[in-house]
Amino acid sequence: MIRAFLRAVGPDRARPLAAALALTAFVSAVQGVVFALLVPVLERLLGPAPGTAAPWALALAAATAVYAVLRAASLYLNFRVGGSISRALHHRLGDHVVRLPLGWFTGARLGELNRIATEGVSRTTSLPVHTYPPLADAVVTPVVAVAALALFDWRLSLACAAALAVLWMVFDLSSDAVGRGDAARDAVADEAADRVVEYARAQPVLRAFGRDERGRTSLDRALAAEHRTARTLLFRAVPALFAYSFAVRAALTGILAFTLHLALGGTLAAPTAVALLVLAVRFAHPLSAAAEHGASLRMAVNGLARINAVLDARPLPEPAEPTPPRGALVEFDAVRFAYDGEPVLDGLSLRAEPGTVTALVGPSGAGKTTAARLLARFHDADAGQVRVGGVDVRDIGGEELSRHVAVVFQDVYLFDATVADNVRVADPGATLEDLERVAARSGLDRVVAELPRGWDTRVGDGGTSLSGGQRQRVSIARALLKDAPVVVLDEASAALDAENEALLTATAVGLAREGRTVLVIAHRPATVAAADRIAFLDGGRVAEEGTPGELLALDGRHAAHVRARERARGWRITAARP
Ligand SMILES: Nc1ncnc2c1ncn2[C@@H]1O[C@H](COP(=O)(O)OP(=O)(O)OP(=O)(O)O)[C@@H](O)[C@H]1O
Repeated sequence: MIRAFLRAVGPDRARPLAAALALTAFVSAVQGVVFALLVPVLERLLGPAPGTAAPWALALAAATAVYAVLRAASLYLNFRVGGSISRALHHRLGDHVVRLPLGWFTGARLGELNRIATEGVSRTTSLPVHTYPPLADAVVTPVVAVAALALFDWRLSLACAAALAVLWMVFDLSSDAVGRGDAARDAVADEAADRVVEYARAQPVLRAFGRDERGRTSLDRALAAEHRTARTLLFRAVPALFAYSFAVRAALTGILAFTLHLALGGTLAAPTAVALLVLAVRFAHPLSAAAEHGASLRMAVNGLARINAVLDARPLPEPAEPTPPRGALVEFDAVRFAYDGEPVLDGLSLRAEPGTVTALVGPSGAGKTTAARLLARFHDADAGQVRVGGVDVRDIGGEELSRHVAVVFQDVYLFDATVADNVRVADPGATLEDLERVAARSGLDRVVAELPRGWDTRVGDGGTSLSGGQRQRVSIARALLKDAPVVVLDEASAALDAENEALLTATAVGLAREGRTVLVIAHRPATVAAADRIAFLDGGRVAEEGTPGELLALDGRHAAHVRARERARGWRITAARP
């Protein structure tokens, strides 16, 4: 546990944390000495010569004073370390995730990250303050006291050591049962949280299709699973905690009986027996409380494992000496790529020249978006090369690649800030003139003119106060402001109005005429027709390639795909009529 803890907080915080934990254990050991000193003091006080207790009583008073000072220092240190660990864990997680490949950020991972950053971190930071000290008291103090007891009576010391060993085993088993149940509950709680968010997000779809009851099936299933695992955890935890508590009482009864047996047999003086009984009873509480803290410890250990799993996720390797791209030529050379063993790109080869628009078309799931993600290095290809300006994207270096390639994805994310701030993400130093220049080209100027506070209008969480088309214009304006030589536009597959559709096509062509390499993941006939070249992807490779005219004349798969789309559009129009 301690190793996982030190690893999670990182090298900078590991030393103060280790010092705080070591001091806490030392304080518990001093407490063991204090308890052990009770034996000679009581033994002498209750014996025939109470005056001989004075030196032991002095030693006890001194040890108690040392203990009190150290305990206060340790508490202070633990609180300080606990607070700084919370900040350190958030920083470490934040610093680490920004280096992870964008392909790492799936919906499920984001939900898990949210729970780790809140519940996982808070459980972990309470460890040095609330969990570790009572556990050290329950483990270190009895061990030291039992070792010191050997100085007074080795038989009792041995009996207590055996009782502690049995208790340790029961403790381990019981907290292990709680820990396993908690890990299972964590997994289903993640699933349930994801389903709740999905259910809330899907409301427009569910209401439009009148499926509000059936739409809850997956949510109900996830909540039922969470309820079941919570119940299992309860059924496991209660007997486990009860078994441990029973074991503590049984062990103490055994020690009391053994002490009485020795005293009645005449091999242990009565005052010593009384002193030992006081000592044994003194341990009942911390030992019983250990079970509860052991369970919290296991839960915190689960939280630590999840934190360390995120920190162990490897960023894509950066080149030791980055090579800047020489131009804006984009090449895919026999690229293979699989998501979790599921092949998506299977020998994709493609060339997109500067000054041209290349439309990536093909059936859904053909791998068009995946190809764009490899170009922006969300993931690395499993085989083959993706090159920009003749240089493998793996050799360009993250920052340089990001300067060279601008991507406008369908799922545009806007920050809860002003329109101006959202466009300035591409260039924080951009002036208002710069913003107006890119706004004029992306059609954002018309959006800004209609907004109540113009550029200073806040867009809401995730840009919710803007329409899909307006959000896409902000995103295109960002890409223009970035002034990258390679631009990838992922055309929205959802319906766009005619104005937005025409705007996207015009932007793509305009960018290409300025000498940029433009790749469009195209869904609309107008965009495809405006492209200089078309690459028709199917089964993870280019099945047909050529100019729009060439491919239509070929009357092959692309032409069939276009006809099928036209038919589908025709059906939609017919179906929409009353
Ligand atoms: N993050 C992911 N994890 C696992 N599989 C994925 C992931 N993203 C996409 N896929 C799968 O990879 C395949 C190709 O997806 P991709 O989005 O590249 O296709 P596409 O041609 O862009 O499709 P569309 O036109 O529908 O957007 C699909 O089968 C998809 O389910």
